[in-house]
Amino acid sequence: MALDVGVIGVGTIGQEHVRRLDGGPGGSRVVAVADADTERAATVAGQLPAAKVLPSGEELIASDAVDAVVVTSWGATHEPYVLACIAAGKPVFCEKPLATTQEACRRVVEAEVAAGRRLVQVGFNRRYDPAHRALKQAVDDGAVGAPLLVHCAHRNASVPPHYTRDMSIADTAIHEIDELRWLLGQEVTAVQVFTPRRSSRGGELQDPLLLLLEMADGVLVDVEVSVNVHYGYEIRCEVSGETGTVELAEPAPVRLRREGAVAGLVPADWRERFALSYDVELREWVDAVAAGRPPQGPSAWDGHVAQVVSDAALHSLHSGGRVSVELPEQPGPYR
Ligand SMILES: NC(=O)C1=CN([C@@H]2O[C@H](COP(=O)(O)OP(=O)(O)OC[C@H]3O[C@@H](n4cnc5c(N)ncnc54)[C@H](O)[C@@H]3O)[C@@H](O)[C@H]2O)C=CC1
Ligand SMILES: O=C1[C@@H](O)[C@H](O)[C@@H](O)[C@H](O)[C@H]1O
Repeated sequence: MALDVGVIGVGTIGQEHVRRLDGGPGGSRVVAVADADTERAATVAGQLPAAKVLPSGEELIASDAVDAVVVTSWGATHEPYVLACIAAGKPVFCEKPLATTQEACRRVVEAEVAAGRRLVQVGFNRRYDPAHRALKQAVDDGAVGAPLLVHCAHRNASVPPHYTRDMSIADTAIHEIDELRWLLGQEVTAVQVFTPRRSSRGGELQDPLLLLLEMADGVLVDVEVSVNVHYGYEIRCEVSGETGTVELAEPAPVRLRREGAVAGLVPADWRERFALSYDVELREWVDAVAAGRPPQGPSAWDGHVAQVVSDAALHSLHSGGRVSVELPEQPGPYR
C-alpha cells in the first residue's frame, strides 16, 4: 500500500528526507508540507508532483490526506507536533532530538503509553549506518572480548549561525549518547564534560568539548565534539576490548598516492557521510508504517533517555562537575 506522508519543516534535512520519501522504493509520496518559512514550503512543494503547502504543522497533522508525518523542524518545536500526531493516531518519524528537555520527552512517552501503541520513531540514524552496524556486530560477536574503553570523535566542518553553545551537546553529542547505548547495550550512569582550550574559529562557542561517559558495566567512553574543524565531517569510534580493538574505518572509497603523499577524501557533511543510513532508516520506517506495523527503530523511550543524559551533560558543562544520570523506570511497552 502507498503511504502518503506530510513533512513539517523542509529545511536542510527536511529536503533530504522529502527527496527520499517522494516516489521512494517503499511506495511513499509526499502529499503535504508545512514550514514556518512559507516561501521555502512553496518552493519545496513546487518541485513535487502531489504536494500541497498547508498553513501550519497542526493543519498538516489533521489533514485526511496525510497518513503519516515526518517532523524535521528545529528541535525545540518537535514536542507539540509529536503530541498532536499521537492524539490523531498518526505514525510520526521525528528527527533527533525528540524534544529539547527531558520533561518534554517524558510527556511524549506518557502520551504514547496512554495511546496504547507505538507511533513514534526518532531519527537516530547511526543505528542504520553500515559501518556502525558492522562495528556493533564485531562487538556483539566478541571479536575484541569484553569492551573496556571507547573513544569517539564527532567533528563538523562548521555549524550554522543559530548554533548555540548548548547545541554541541543537545544537538550534536546526542548522536553519540544514543549510539553508545545501542552499541554497548548499557545505560549511561554518569557524565562529565571538560572544556579544553577554545578554538579561535569557534566564536562564542565552547569548541571543542570533551565528554566522559560512564556506562553501567564500568566501560568508560570519551567523546570529542569539535564543530569548526573546516577540513570536513568526521565521525570516529574505536572500541578497546580485552583481546583487541575495533574501529570505524575511513569512509573514503579510494586512497590516492601521488607526489610523495597519501590522501583520501573526507565527507563534506552529514548528508554525504550518512546518506546510506538515511536511505535505510526511512525505507524501513515506510515499510513498517505502510503495512500497519509499529515502527521498529529508535523509540520515544530512546529519545527520552538520550535527553536525560544530554541534560546531565549540560548540567556538567555549566557546573564543571561529574553528574550522575538517574533514569526513570522504563514503561512496560518499551521493554
Ligand atoms: N539525523 C541527522 O543526522 C540530522 C538531524 N537533524 C535534525 O533535524 C532537525 C532540523 O535540522 P536542519 O534541517 O539542519 O535545520 P534547518 O534550519 O535547515 O531547517 C529547519 C526548518 O524548520 C523550519 N521550522 C522551524 N520552526 C518551525 C515550526 N515551528 N514549524 C514548522 N517549521 C519550522 C525552518 O523554517 C526550517 O525550514 C533538527 O532537529 C536537527 O537536530 C539535522 C541534521 C542532521
Ligand atoms: O544531526 C546533526 C546536526 O543536527 C548536528 O548539528 C550536527 O552536529 C551533526 O553532526 C548532524 O548529524
